[in-house]
Amino acid sequence: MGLKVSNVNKSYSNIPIIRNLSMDVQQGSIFGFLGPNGAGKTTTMRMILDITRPDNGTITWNGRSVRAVPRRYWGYLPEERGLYPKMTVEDQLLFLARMYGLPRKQIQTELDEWLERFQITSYRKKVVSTLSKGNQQKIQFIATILHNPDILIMDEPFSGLDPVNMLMLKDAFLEMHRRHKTIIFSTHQMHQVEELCENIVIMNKGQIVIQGNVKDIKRQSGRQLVRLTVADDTQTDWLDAMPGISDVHRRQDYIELRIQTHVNPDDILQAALNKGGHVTRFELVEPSLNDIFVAQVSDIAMPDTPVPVS
Ligand SMILES: Nc1ncnc2c1ncn2[C@@H]1O[C@H](COP(=O)(O)OP(=O)(O)OP(=O)(O)O)[C@@H](O)[C@H]1O
Repeated sequence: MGLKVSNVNKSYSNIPIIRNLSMDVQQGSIFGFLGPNGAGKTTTMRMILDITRPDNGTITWNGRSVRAVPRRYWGYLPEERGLYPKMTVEDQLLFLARMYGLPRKQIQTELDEWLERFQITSYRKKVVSTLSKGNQQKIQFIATILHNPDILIMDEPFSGLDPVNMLMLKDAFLEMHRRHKTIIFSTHQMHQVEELCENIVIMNKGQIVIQGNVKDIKRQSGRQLVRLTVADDTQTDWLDAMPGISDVHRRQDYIELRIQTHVNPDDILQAALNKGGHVTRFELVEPSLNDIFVAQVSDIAMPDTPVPVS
């Protein structure tokens, strides 16, 4: 159950923008949608929301075409923010939520809670254009969720937020997750994805280059690093010649090296001990999502086979 995108293509003026895109998003999950500028994230989101129609392929929510899913099920935070600058915060939010036919009293209670949570209660009678960019973004987030939608689609919700507001928004994501909402969001902030998402898609030039579970993707990336610290008098020249090892860097406190997937890290530790060295640290470090993203989208060859699209 959840969102299913199957074999979707989209062209503008005969230029393919989205090519044979298929992905599944489990209901109730937080799903990260990544890709460089122009990869096709916004276009895909707009097709999921049925704002733009695919040329072919299908998109369903719990088995039903998204075209048939009532608007109140969706909450959309668009990349180009869509608030009315001359309206007050309260009037704006009540107006937007009431378009879904919700009773004013119910909205008001929920609204009070969110304004409090985001520490912007004192701005409720203020005109939106007088608020800072970060506070406007928080208002936009509230506008996205106030009608209690099941699926939240958010285009770069973290952009332009300071670290404190980012934390607030992250907490809000987790609150929506506790309420069993499905959250799909695009971002260029990899650390947010690592902290929030179980599953991701990375797109490049309209195609998916990686998709799956974040932990599996990291494990299978073939970019495992080893950090090794040995006593000062220990020989380490042999590391540079060892097969399956690359990028040996001697840092201040440790030596960092990259091992290919077929190399057993135990063999490196054993080799270090065999050289009569005194090993004080031996650590396997997974690549960050940022490393994987950069390697994939900048067409840098990975040391081993890239993660296949599953
Ligand atoms: N209505 C349109 N007409 C023509 N081309 C379009 C249209 N909408 C999007 N595109 C093109 O489709 C490509 C993908 O754009 P899209 O906005 O989906 O990328 P994105 O991944 O969201 O990028 P960003 O991270 O910069 O927001 C771009 O080359 C863009 O110029």
